[in-house]
Amino acid sequence: MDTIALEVTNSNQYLLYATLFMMPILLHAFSRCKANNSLHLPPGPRAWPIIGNILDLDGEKTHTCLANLAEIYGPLISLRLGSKLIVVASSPATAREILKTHDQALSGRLTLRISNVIPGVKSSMIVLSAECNQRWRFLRSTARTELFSCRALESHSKLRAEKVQNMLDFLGLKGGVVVAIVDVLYATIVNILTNTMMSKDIINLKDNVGELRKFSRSLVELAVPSMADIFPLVGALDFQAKRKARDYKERNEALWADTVSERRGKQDCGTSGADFLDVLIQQSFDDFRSHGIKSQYITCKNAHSLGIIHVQELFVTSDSVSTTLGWAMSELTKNQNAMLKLRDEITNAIGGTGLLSESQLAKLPYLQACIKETLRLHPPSPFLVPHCAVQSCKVMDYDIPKNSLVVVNAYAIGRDHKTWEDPLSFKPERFLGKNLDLKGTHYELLPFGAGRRNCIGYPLALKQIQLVLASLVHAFDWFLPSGMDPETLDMSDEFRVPMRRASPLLLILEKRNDLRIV
Ligand code: HEM
Repeated sequence: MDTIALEVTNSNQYLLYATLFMMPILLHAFSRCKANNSLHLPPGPRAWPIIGNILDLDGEKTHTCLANLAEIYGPLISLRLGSKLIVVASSPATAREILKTHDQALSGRLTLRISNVIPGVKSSMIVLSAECNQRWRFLRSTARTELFSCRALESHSKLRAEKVQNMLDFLGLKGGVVVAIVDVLYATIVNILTNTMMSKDIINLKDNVGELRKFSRSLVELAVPSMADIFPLVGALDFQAKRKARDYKERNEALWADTVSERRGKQDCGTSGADFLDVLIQQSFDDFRSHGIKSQYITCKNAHSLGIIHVQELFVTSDSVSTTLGWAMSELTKNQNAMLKLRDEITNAIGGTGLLSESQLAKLPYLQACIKETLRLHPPSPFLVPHCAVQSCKVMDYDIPKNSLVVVNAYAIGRDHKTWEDPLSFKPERFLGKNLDLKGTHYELLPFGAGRRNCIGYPLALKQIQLVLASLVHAFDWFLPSGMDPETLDMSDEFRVPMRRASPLLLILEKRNDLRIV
């Protein structure tokens, strides 16, 4: 009897504690619900209390789930996860409203838990900057001037040629064996970027790239909004994420700290060169001093943390470039007619010289069309990078309250049958003779985003993709292992950033031509 009484008392106590614990969350959710009831929100599936629409989304296939919901509710929908309102645009017209008409109001980023674990990350990463503030402008303009302006791209063209030549020489020795081609592409793109930024290779083409890529992906995992960012309770209990963030921070410093301190030393003796890292260190130090944020800087254990975080932010993008190249090679292998047509175009441009230069490539329409078609079907960031409403606004007569998370589903837009004929087929011809570019002025094709938060690395990414793809297609014949029929190549994707093949692309090559990149 006593035991039963005790159990009842205990369970009542638990209930009381649980209710007290949940009360603020329930009240918060209730007050949000009431406030939102008076708003004219975009349509969407009915949300459950507390969990919202979590059951409408399949984590593994969120991109296709949202495309299906757009078919039912229209091109602008709203969903709720916890107390967060999420607005999703899935047509060129709604994307234009978000990225152009309301560009300023919707230009924020969600403040993520990563900012609490890694000090300084918010103020030193362009992509995570919660607002388009002075610091964000400074970082963007430094990177643009030093890395992505026409002058900067031109001054690094020899370096890109050298790295692509190294790749061709390396692959030339691999005739007849099975190659995990995306790994070789990843190492090549990483070395192009680290040479551009800090004049050094950080990986050998022979090395296993798995660890480096895993580490780089761990930053992306921490930097994309997750359930823990949206449900504060999940975030508070997510000890694994906290450990991951700390591991990441330590490994990040270990990767770049020596390079940065060595460079600081050289700068102090006046013997350094003038690459991006030099400029970044110099300008960052001046900038931190002039903005009086030195104290925050010093609280980072490693004196060079902020510079390192910024370097790392740009470095992780190599994954998107090599993944895009992997998709292009998959599509061309599967669609042999396109492969042959592209090869003919490149061969005609080169003539009998055996020399290939970047300047020849921008003028090749079929090459440009193959790249656009690859990015239409396989945008590495299927939802761009989610935006956040820094102020309330109205989109197509619907209310978008301040702090809503705003997502443009570039994946769904690229595959929409209302915009594209036969949308799931790889047909580069659809772009020939059309004035459709990738700069973010055509809202049916948005792999690099648009507006003030668009991708700053776009000009470099495009140059790398053009040069590497043209070289691979011209220099080698490509086959699937075990005599597999190319048409049967599985093109399933995995919903991750970057959105990648579900199974690795394994190819066998045979050398066709000696090619020199100049
Ligand atoms: C195929 C390659 C790439 C793709 C598809 C891509 C795509 C994107 C997208 C979709 C965004 C977000 C746009 C938005 O929020 O509306 C973005 C942002 C960004 N990208 Fe890229 N990117 C690529 C390569 C690069 C490269 C090579 C760099 C630099 C080395 C780079 C640096 C950045 C930065 C710093 C941002 C943040 C911009 C901001 O928040 O203001 N990206 N990129």
